[in-house]
Amino acid sequence: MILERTNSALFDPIPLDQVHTNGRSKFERIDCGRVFRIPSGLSVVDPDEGPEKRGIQINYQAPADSVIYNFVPQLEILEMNKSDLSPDYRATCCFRCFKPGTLPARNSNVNDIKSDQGCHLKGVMGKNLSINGVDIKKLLRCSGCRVVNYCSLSCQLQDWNEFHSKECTYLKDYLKKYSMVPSTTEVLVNRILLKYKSNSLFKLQIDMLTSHLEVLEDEVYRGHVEHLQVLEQGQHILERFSNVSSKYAEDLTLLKRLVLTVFVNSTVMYNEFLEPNGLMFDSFFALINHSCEPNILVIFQNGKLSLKSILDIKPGTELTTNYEFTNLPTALRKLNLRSRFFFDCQCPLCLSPIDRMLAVQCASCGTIAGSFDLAEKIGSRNQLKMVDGFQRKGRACLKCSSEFPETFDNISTMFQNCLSTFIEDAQTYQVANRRGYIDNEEHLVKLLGSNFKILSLASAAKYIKLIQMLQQCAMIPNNFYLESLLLNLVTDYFSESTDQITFTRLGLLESFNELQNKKENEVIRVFQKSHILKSIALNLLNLTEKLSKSSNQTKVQESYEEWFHLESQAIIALSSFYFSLQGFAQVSNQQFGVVKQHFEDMAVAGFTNSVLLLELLGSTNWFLESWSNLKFQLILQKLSLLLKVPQLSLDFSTQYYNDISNINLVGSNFSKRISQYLRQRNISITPQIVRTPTEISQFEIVESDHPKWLRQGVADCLSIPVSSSYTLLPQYLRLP
Ligand SMILES: C[S@@+](CC[C@H](N)C(=O)[O-])C[C@H]1O[C@@H](n2cnc3c(N)ncnc32)[C@H](O)[C@@H]1O
Repeated sequence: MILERTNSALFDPIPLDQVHTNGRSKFERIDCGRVFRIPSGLSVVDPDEGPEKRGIQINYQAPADSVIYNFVPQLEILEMNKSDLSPDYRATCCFRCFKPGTLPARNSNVNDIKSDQGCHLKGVMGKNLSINGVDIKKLLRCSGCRVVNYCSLSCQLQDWNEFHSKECTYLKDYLKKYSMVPSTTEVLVNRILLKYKSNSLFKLQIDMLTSHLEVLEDEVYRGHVEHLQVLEQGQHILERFSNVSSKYAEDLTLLKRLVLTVFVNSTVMYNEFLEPNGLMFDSFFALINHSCEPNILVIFQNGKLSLKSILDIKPGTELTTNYEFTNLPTALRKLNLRSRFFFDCQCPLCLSPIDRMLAVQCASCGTIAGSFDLAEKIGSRNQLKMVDGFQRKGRACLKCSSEFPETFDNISTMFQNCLSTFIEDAQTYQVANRRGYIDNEEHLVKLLGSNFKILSLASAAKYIKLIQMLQQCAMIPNNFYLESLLLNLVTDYFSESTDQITFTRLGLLESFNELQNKKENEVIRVFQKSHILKSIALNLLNLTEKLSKSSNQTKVQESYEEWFHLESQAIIALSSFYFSLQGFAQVSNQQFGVVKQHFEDMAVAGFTNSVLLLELLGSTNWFLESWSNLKFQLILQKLSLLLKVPQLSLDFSTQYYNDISNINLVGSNFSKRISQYLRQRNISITPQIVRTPTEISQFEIVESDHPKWLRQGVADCLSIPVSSSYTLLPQYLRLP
């Protein structure tokens, strides 16, 4: 990127070859192990080779799932500002001992919060939060800055002695000057500055960490700034420091380095609901390099950080963690790493010829055949514009050379058409039914055959084609990127639709609108929704198939109505479950009531608790395949809320990570745990859950609430005896 005009006063242009750091040549021999207090069993790799090479290695054999190191980071800053991604942690958590929320933080159900003994409970403020006349304990607010809150006097005193006495005026002045509080990054920089000045070992550590300041200054010097965003953000922060107080003027050179050090070396913390809740910095941790296929997982729990092995790690192996979302296509991952961390990732995943996030299955030979060509898509959305050099890949299978039949655009168009047809058909049927047109077989056949749009529904070809196409883009369990693109397109379509009545009936419109209006964490929320779409499509296919078959059968009317009812309810159940899942963490009590009502309505409509549970379990299985077990904890909490049973909890484990990074190893463990849980509480589920050794872990049902003719149909479809089990939604709807 060419720098046309930059206010670079804060970043003096210095050519790289003239740079020296604090009078010491850049990588002077210092005993890194001692300076960074490397724990025993670990050591620094290539300490003298510069930031690209230096890292941490393990010197013993670490089996998978073992804790390598537990520690309290040097600095942790509670998220300062409320945002779409982050609830108001500053107002609701102790600034000193903040722990990741033990309940969904976003507008959590007050009753649940009240029953919780954790810090988060004490952290919840506000007049509205009194239950049955009893006020929830309010936080102690610092009377100086009036910005930060503490759960107890002891926390307040500890924080005062260590930092806050020297930070209080800064926060107060900042608030006065800008009518807002500083960002979490700024508070972290300020605390690093304070510690830097008072602790000589910390100072040495900071001086030795990577900031990429020299690279940035060199870019400015040459007038060709690749890292413009970093430069601008850095300048912005420095300007604010100098505007808030003149006392920072003498520290500006140092601050400049500290700001960049924080950009490169700080880490966003997440609570167990994957909501970012702050920033942490630790010099030892900052030495760990990145890989998109890392061997350790970082877990934040109760203010502590735990490094756990994901795989068996051999002695002498470098430890790697991932800095980025691994669910992005390679090009985007690399771009993000390059722009924020100044390096080209060369991990096996980035070097692989097939981008797993855009991978497709070859319809002929069944292998992962290559990556989708999304070159035309990238660039059409703002956030993707930067990926100019995205390789246009051929549309042929690498193994058998057969061509992929469809472009991504075709799939999305087909998807929209199918959905719109379905909506129209469903509405036509409703109207016909209401007007009593379908009072006998003859009428129904007429309806199916000619007068109405159901004709198109009866022809399954379109849906079958759609499913084939969806299957192609769903070869890799978490084909996140493709699916979210698909979802965006479909969401756009829905928002334009005028067919409100049927949408409302299907409980979809609000949810899609909600999705559009709220710019939620796209990675998490959109991801979930893409699965709903697939499940809807699969349901539609089966409905269509059955309709086309049943139109030739006797007793059509009965089957049709029964089937339609069942399937539309299934669609509602499945979709509303997903929607309510993601909604739970953010909805108000009132909205929660609506969701609950929805479930109750479903039960009344014939979806007994057992079926509902089964739906939940089936859905949970999907979640396990698709997202982390951190989310799964949330699901269990919701399940227990729905069932009014005590809260469930699961231990953290590296299995979470396996799910996140698509390794997909663990579904069955959790199915066992759920069934155990249900058994313990004497909750019976009519369709028995059994597990069979299938490639992808699936739940199967032995007894089904489905009508006999449908069971027969499914058995035919899957070429299995009618008495045998068949797989639960949505897998059973797949064509053989
Ligand atoms: C948090 S630091 C990691 C420790 C760093 N290697 C050091 O010695 O200070 C992040 C920086 O390390 C380098 N880095 C991390 N992972 C890397 C990788 N996989 N390949 C090349 N450089 C990497 C980049 O310069 C990045 O900005």
